[in-house]
Amino acid sequence: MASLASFIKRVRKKSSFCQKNTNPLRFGCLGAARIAPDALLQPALYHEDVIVVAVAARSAQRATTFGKQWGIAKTYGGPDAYERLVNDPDVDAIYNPLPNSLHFEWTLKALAAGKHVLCEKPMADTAEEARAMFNLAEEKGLILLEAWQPQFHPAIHRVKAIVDEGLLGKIVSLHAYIGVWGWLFFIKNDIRFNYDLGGGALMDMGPYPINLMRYITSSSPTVERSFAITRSQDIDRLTDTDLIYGENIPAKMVLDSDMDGWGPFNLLPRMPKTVLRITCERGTVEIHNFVLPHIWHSITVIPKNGHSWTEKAYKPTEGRGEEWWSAYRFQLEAFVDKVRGRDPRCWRTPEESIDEMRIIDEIYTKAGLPLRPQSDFSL
Ligand SMILES: NC(=O)C1=CN([C@@H]2O[C@H](COP(=O)(O)OP(=O)(O)OC[C@H]3O[C@@H](n4cnc5c(N)ncnc54)[C@H](OP(=O)(O)O)[C@@H]3O)[C@@H](O)[C@H]2O)C=CC1
Ligand SMILES: O=C1OC[C@@H](O)[C@H](O)[C@H]1O
Repeated sequence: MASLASFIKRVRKKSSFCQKNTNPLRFGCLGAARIAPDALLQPALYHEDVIVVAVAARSAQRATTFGKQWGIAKTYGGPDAYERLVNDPDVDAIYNPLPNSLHFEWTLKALAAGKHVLCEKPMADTAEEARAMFNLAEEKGLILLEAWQPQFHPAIHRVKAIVDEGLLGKIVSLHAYIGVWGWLFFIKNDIRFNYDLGGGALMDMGPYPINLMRYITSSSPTVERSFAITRSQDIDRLTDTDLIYGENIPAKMVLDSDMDGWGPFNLLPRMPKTVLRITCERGTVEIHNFVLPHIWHSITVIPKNGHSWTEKAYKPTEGRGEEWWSAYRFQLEAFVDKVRGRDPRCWRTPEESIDEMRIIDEIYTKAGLPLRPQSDFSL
């Protein structure tokens, strides 16, 4: 019963409001994106030092509807809406949830206008773009963070702690799998299936296992082999990749954005799954749902000699945070800490985000697919 109540609290929208500070950090949201409520608008409601003051959308009507729905005072609509938002003097920070191919251009424009930026994953279309974005942030003395939210959630910290405790010995191999239903989760002309917008299964889902395995092993991988099944020209539906992390730790990563069914005529659906298995010398650790761990997750430890157990970790062992906070709320906490000159409990460095894009670029190349199109934008 208690765990059901906790689940409801974790997933309930607009779960909590709080008194705001006198001068909270003022966010502007670029686009009325589907992810914006989960990633920024709802977490902002219960962060005392954050207020979302403006939203921009290509359609004025959409901007107005979205603004009303979320109590956002200022709305910009029309072809120059994004431009007006990033240049709004009442905005301190920009949240960029545009299609991947627009992360580069609009993050650069926001930084050039003196705003801090929380930019959705993957950081850009290529490693070269990501590097240029962080160079500008550094030059301007502004905070730029790639919104790979699981890194901020206690469940992920717990998995690393279990591995680092050493009870199971050294890591021997890794196996990551993400499989989802394309027809249910994504609309037909979804940005994820559009090459010009930086689409592809690897672009969309790759950051999760690539970064998680990097975090768990504290190392950067080489890409050994990759194979892709495409769903349309240059758009991968599935990638199957072999990597080597750290000191010779083989890792297999399979990402399927449109799982086949099974049984007669493949009509029976498979259960969507996101799982990372870490095989160590003396046992294994498995985490289910490392993509959105706040909704639900399980961490199962199976020692070779001894009893196995399953854990959950929703509340941090130290620092601020409640067990009903989403990974996005923990991420917002870290972002604001950094902007305010405090040390966040954890952080994602520019090098990590650039390396993620280097790995994605290499996987596409090894799979015989082109890199996502480099933007021709320059400041
Ligand atoms: N961190 C996480 O957990 C998640 C991250 N994401 C990331 O967030 C980003 C957005 O994903 P999602 O919210 O699903 O995307 P949406 O399909 O909702 O699109 C995002 C916004 O892009 C704008 N846009 C601008 N140009 C175009 C164009 N040419 N075609 C289509 N849309 C355009 C639209 O803004 P407008 O309102 O102005 O029309 C739209 O609202 C992606 O980078 C994705 O990887 C997505 C889901 C989860
Ligand atoms: O970032 C994401 O996380 C959840 C996925 O279902 C979605 O496609 C992706 O954009």
